[in-house]
Parts: sequence; C-alpha cells; structure tokens
Amino acid sequence: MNLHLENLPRTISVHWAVDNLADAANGDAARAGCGGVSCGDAVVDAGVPAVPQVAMIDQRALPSELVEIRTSDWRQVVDAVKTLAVRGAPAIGVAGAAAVMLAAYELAERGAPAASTAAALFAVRLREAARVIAEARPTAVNLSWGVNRAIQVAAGALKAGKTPRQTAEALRELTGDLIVEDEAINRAVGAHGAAPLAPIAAAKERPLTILTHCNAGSLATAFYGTALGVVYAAAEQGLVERVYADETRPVGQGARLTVWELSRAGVPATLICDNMAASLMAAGRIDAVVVGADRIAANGDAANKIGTLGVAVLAHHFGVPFYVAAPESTRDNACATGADIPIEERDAAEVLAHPIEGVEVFNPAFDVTPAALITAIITEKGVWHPGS
Ligand SMILES: CSC[C@@H](O)[C@@H](O)C(=O)COP(=O)(O)O
Repeated sequence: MNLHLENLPRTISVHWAVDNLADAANGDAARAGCGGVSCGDAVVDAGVPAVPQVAMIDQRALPSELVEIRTSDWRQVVDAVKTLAVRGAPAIGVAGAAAVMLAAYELAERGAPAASTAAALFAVRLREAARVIAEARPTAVNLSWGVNRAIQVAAGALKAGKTPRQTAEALRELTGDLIVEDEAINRAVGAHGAAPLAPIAAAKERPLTILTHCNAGSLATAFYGTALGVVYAAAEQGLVERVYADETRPVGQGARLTVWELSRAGVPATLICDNMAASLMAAGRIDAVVVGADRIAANGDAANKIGTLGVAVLAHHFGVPFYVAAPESTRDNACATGADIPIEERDAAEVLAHPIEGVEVFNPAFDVTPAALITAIITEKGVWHPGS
C-alpha cells in the first residue's frame, strides 16, 4: 500500500507573528510560516520584540474545511482545547505546553516595577495561568503532563538567572521539541504495534481488517498518530487491507476526522455507525481492534473515547484481539485503577441539539476499558500485556 502521509496536515505548530506580517505583505495569508519547529531567532522589528503564534488545525471545521486557528493569546488555546478545535490526548499535551509559552511571553511583556521582583512575580503569575490551562479538560493526563513539562522548564530557567523573556524563549524551544518528540514517539508506537499484527496476518494469509474508535490519528497528535500510527506502520508492511472506523457519537470524531485522515493518507477506510461493530465482528469481518487512550491507570485499565468499552466487550466476546496504543505520557501511576480516572462530562447539546422539555442528557466523553479486556498496550517502549 502506498501511503501518502505528506497529505496530512501538522496539527499544531509555532510561528513568529512577524511571519504573518510578511505573508500579508506578500498577499499570501495562508502561508505556513516557519513550519512549526525550527523558527530560528526572534525577529525584532523597530524595537518591538516578536511574539510567537501557535497555529492549530481547527478540527471542528473538518472535513468540510481545512483551516487553522492562529493566536498569541494563551486563553484562545485553552478555548480551542475546551471546544475540541484541538483534541486528542497527545495533541492537547503539546497545546498545554504551547499555552504556557504564550502566557510566559505575555507576562514577560507586562514586566514588573523592579527587575528584582519581576522574576518572582512572573513565576507566580505563570503558575496561575498553568493551573487554568491544565484544567481545560480533565481526562487526558497528557494535558497536565505538557503543562508540567513547561512549568519545570520555566522553573529551571528562572533558577539559572534567566529573565522572564529568556524563560519564554526557553518555553518556545520546549514546544518545538515536544512537537518533534511526539512524532518520534508515535512512529515508535507504530513500529511496536505493527509487530503483533504480523503473525495474525501470516496466520490468515492475507492483510487485516482493523476496527478503530474515535480518532487516535495524526490529527490527535502532533503528527502520525497512535492507533492510526500502528495502522500506518502496519500498512507500510503490507499488513492492512482496510480500516473500519466507528462513527463515534456524539461528536463524530470517526465520521469527521478518522475517515478523512485515512483517505488522505491512502488507507482504504469504511465508516460504520457505532451500533454496527457487533454484526461485523459476528460475521468475522474484523481481524483486530486498535484504539488510543487518554489515561492508563497503573493496573492497565485504559480510559478512551466513550464507546470504547463497548467495542472491547464485543472484541472479547468474538475473540478479536483488542490493542490500546498510546505514548508513555498517557500512563498515570497516580491512578491505581480506572476507577480513579476523572471522566469529563460534556454539554448536553452535543447529544441533543434541540432540548426537549423534561428530558435530561447524560454525556460522559470517555469510558474505561478494564485491563482484562485489553490484549496488549503498545507504547514507544514496547508491548505490555496488563491483563495476563
Ligand atoms: C491519540 S488520541 C487518543 C485519545 O485521545 C482519543 O482516542 C480520544 O478519545 C480523543 O477524545 P477527544 O474528546 O476527541 O479529545
């Protein structure tokens, strides 16, 4: 299978605001700036220091439109996370660090009456912003992981005597590093995940049909994806015939994002409604399930998009292997079991667009699959069998 990963957009990137000015002058508002990771040195124009912008693919507009949000305001990044413009555990981890970076630039510009108090005040205010950013969504531990990475870098820079502005620069470097790191991790997850699929395909003497739920693809990460990273790595080895994507009610990440991404990447995809997976498995049409995760407890219980648990129960019933693919940053040993994982409840309007008097809506965004139903958890470090 010929993959076309070059057709997939970079989910999140960092640019200098001056790129936009140059682009506007050239009449090219859509130019991709410095490409996200290596922006070079800050450009100072007439004494005004450049402020970076964070660019995020607006996933609410897909598949109709491929547009990005660009902002230098950390509050807008928080809003993008809350409204699912940027979503998926690893992607919101990077967005969290990027938001702390923007807060740092804003606070550095604001300054303080005396240089001696500037750094202390900056540190306090940055932590306040970091708390707000980390609370944007509760379930994916990657968000607070990304925010904590940023806070650690800021603390280290300030301890080393850096100014707030220099600290903000260090956070810009961190954000670029996290974007590069995330792709490398996902490619390692993909390679590890393809390994257990190879003997299944060999036993069946044909490439496999894989079911996935939600979008744990390139769009849910900086690039490449976790569950779909496994698909891409396996496809490159000729192990994949087709991916079945659950629609993923109520927000439709499968219907709007996964099949869009797969078709752009050149992987044959079939969209099904969530309630069709059982009959497909009963008919022997699914060889393996691969999903992502938002938080994995110490015992291997894994939280992922609502509906994943149902797929896992079905897979267990029909003897279909069920894999969870995620970076190590999704593991949270502070949660002993899945019962400790906070589950986000979202707005009723996602389920019921037009309220009906007297009808309540319950809209948990995630559920927890017990380790016993998971054939293996795949991370960048390798394959883990929590249930055995
Ligand atoms: C690699 S992403 C893994 C998970 O974050 C993904 O499967 C998922 O549940 C995303 O939920 P979302 O609410 O769209 O952020």
